[in-house]
Amino acid sequence: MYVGRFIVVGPDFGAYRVSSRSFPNRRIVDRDGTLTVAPTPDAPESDNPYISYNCVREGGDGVVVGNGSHVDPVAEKLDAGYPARDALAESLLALDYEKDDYDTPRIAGVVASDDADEASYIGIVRRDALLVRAVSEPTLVATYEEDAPASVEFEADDAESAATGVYEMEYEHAVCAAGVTYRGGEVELAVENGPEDGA
Ligand SMILES: NC(=O)c1ncn([C@@H]2O[C@H](COP(=O)(O)O)[C@@H](O)[C@H]2O)c1NC=O
Repeated sequence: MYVGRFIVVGPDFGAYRVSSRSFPNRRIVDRDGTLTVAPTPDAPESDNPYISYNCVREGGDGVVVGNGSHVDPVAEKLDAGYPARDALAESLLALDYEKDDYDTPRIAGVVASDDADEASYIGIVRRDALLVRAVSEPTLVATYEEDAPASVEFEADDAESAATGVYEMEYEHAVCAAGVTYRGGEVELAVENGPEDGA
């Protein structure tokens, strides 16, 4: 099954996978602690505005994961003191689903530290809905098919296993993945760029 991009948000971790039929020549790079989806040097030129963006970025007391340019305003709103629910709802609604051939939804999560009072959150804006929810167990949402937050069997011992865990999930056309844990106030990031990574 092809579900496009998806995120898993656990109470104390987040993971993001790029799956893509149309733009497989991409990888995730770490730019000073922000993870960015970018074309590989050999990728054909494209003017699609939706295929290069920050996918993991710290903001306020949380870490944002998501599939597009809305990650930045969510992080900025967290920096400004918005609660995670409001930062997600406002940013998802402001940018809305993508105006491409598929009305591709925007998905995002905010991971809170396991020792914080706030919960972690997950959300999606589709053509027909805006859903934002606190998570109490690992929860997945995808751009296609699995496009409502639902609990999923997933364990992340650390950021690396979060990234490899989503990369290896059975959904088709895996391209690259990112993982983050937020435990004891410490953010840990990891990237899984597939077979060429480190080869
Ligand atoms: N975030 C991404 O990495 C991303 N990759 C592709 N898209 C959008 O989704 C459309 C379909 O892409 P695909 O056939 O690879 O699933 C693309 O034309 C593009 O508008 C994306 N937008 C949202 O998921």
